[in-house]
Amino acid sequence: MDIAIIGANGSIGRQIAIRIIMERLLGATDRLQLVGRRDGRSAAALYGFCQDLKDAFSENCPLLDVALEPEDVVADIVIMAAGATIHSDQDTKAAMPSRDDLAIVNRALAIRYADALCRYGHGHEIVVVVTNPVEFLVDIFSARYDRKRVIGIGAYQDSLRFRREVARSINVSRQAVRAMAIGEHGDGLVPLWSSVIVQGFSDSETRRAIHAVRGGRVSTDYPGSVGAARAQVIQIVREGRIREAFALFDTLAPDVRVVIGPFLTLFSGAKTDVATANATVDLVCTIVGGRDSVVAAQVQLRGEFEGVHTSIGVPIIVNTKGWESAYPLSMTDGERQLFLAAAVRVQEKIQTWTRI
Ligand SMILES: NC(=O)c1ccc[n+]([C@@H]2O[C@H](COP(=O)([O-])OP(=O)(O)OC[C@H]3O[C@@H](n4cnc5c(N)ncnc54)[C@H](O)[C@@H]3O)[C@@H](O)[C@H]2O)c1
Repeated sequence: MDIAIIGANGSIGRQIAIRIIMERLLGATDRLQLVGRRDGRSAAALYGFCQDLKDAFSENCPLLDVALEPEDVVADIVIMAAGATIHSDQDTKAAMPSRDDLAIVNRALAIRYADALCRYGHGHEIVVVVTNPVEFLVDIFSARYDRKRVIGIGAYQDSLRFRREVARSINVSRQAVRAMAIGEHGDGLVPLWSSVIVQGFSDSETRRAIHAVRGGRVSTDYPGSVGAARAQVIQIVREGRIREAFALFDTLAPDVRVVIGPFLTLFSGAKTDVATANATVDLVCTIVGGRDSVVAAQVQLRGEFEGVHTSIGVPIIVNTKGWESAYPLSMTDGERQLFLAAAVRVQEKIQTWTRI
């Protein structure tokens, strides 16, 4: 198996390369292709990165290769992690640019790689999309390539965060919690409390534990709770009190922390590259694992889940051929309402960005 990382010199691309090698996902005769751009800094730096990886992991290193044109990408798994990203403005403490603004910048780049993949690829590649806005990039690749082989990691990562935050609130390990977060990777996130299963807990114990951390809040309260928490956190960060902001963060409800956590990390001056790379490599391991697995991830739907026709995070069954079908997970009425509202908003955004 060969893997290509587009944007391999970026924060996330580098972390993904390191994790792939450390996980021994590739054998000595498999190839890890590091893809950069000829007119950028990566044109030179990727050769140095190869050398550094060989120095660090010589015994476990797959074959390393540098590609600087979209036409030269050759792999079984293509990880799209290139493009503009969000950072926090240290003066105004605003997220710059917004996830939505990224669409305009990252669109042209995604089209170039998607077109080259269609033209020069072998047709069996699986594309794992990391670049934001992940729904839009999934849509761009799916419009040009086999959509059943295009999977975005946003909902996968949100689900890992949701599991961790639920586990933290009820004092068990993340491995003991199964749960999904679907919808938009951003403000249209839909945490599926109805999907929470805690290993070793009976149904009634799980219900009691959820009630204890959720209080009387219902799904339709969720967007309001996130908005209020974000305003509070931003205010404290603007006053330069980052430690207090993290202390407040710890008191928020677990599902609210899923959305506020990455923003707070950015405001602190750090990035979310380690967790994102971890989620990406985890998803790749699941895809290549050879078994049908149910995960939450962004795909382009044509009515397969709740009759929705757009690219959005949903439960899907993945295997070595990509995503076979949507998984028919049952939701509460409130969760369904949130999901359908998010789908309408995402569809409108994608239509607008496509026309620009
Ligand atoms: N899906 C998620 O959960 C998630 C989480 C965090 C970040 N992201 C997204 O991942 C992307 C990368 O983030 P980052 O922090 O690594 O950014 P970064 O700025 O550190 O790296 C981006 C890389 O893309 C490269 N690049 C730009 N244009 C290119 C081209 N035409 N060909 C090849 N490479 C090119 C740049 O040279 C740079 O190395 C962003 O879009 C970001 O929003 C996604």
